Amino acid sequence: MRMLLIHSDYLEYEVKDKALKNPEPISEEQKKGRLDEVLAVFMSVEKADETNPDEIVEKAVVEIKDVASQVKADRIFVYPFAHLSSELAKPDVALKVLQKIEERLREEGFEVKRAPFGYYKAFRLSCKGHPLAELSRTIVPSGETVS
Ligand SMILES: NCC(=O)N[C@H]1[C@@H](O)[C@H](n2cnc3c(N)ncnc32)O[C@@H]1CO
Repeated sequence: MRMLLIHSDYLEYEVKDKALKNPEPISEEQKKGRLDEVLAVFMSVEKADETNPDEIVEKAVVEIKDVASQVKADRIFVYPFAHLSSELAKPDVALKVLQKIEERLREEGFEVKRAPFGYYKAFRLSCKGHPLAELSRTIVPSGETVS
């Protein structure tokens, strides 16, 4: 999994069009979303993650919690983003991983939103620009190597 973490004044999105034949079903309310004072986490779930999705979920939550505590963010925006890797996991696996990460972060006490999966979306982001405001992380299942 590849993650780009941006500590932001806000992130807002608007669904524009389907990017998959069968995108995640969403309500009218989910077509737009915004969080202020948020750690935006853009995530590409990768092929290698399919060998142990549960482990990837836990490793991602550890990394996100670590960065959130460093930048003192208690809101997280989980954002599916297929542009951080050339070896993407299948959509059905990727969606489950991102849904589980959302659920686990809520269990950890964060306010969490997740942008809809399988759509082209317009988004606006205001990066705070401090030294820890732009970070990336790569996570692999045990026994795999980072390519
Ligand atoms: N910017 C817009 C966009 O990325 N749209 C992506 C994601 O929402 C989602 N998606 C599909 N596969 C994956 C994956 N492996 N990891 C993350 N998201 C995925 O499906 C869309 C088309 O690839």
